[in-house]
Amino acid sequence: MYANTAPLKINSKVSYNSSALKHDLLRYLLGQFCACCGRVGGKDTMERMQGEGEVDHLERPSPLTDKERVMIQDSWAKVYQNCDDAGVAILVRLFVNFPSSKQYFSQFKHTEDPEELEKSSQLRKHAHRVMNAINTLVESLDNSEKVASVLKLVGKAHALRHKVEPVYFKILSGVILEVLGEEFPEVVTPEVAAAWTKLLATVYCGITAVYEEVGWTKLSASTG
Ligand code: HEM
Repeated sequence: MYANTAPLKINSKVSYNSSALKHDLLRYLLGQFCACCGRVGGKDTMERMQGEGEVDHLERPSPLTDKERVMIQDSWAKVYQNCDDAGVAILVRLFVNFPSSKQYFSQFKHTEDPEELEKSSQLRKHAHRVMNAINTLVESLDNSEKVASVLKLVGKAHALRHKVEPVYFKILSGVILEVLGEEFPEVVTPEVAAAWTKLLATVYCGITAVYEEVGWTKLSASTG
């Protein structure tokens, strides 16, 4: 566990400005051919996926190299020192830029003002949980069983209890890359961002696998 010290003021409204990061993000969000099932992921609109309750596929990236693991752990140490501010900045960006993602949160689903969002205790609590889960993943990069068990817990809770469309996990990954690249430019270099892209894509693949395991398509189609 990394110490949570040295608070940093993070601006959740800064615009996106690194072309290398932008390239990674776009490649990630636009989707890639899925090696496991042969479908093309990411090209469907969010509306279509919501309507049909489908799980959007991405190619599972190659395993992280030792160098990539070290880059992720070193950069995360800096981010996690600013855990709460970074987490809130990421979630405010998600909810401002993708307002439909607020629908799952009873206490701020109708809030538009970023400053109000930033103060929401429900948002801040979720930010803390997201950052803690990422911290566990980063600490467990060499323990695939631990990674799988975290993804299973998160995937099951969001599919079955919170009924969150899986596409929001992909969108959140892009937002994480975006905000970290802006707020920690000296740490999140293009090479480091590329390692994070792989990790976040692996997390998304794990989450969508859990959604399918618990029958997300069937569930959504029958209730939609
Ligand atoms: C890396 C991504 C994420 C992680 C690690 C994460 C983690 C968590 C955890 C640990 C909880 C509390 C435990 C539970 O209820 O089972 C939670 C609750 C929740 N999550 Fe997430 N989450 C993530 C992404 C999302 C996304 C993308 C959404 C929707 C857009 C979302 C919506 C919710 C909601 C609605 C709750 C319940 C909130 C409440 O009761 O106040 N989560 N999340």
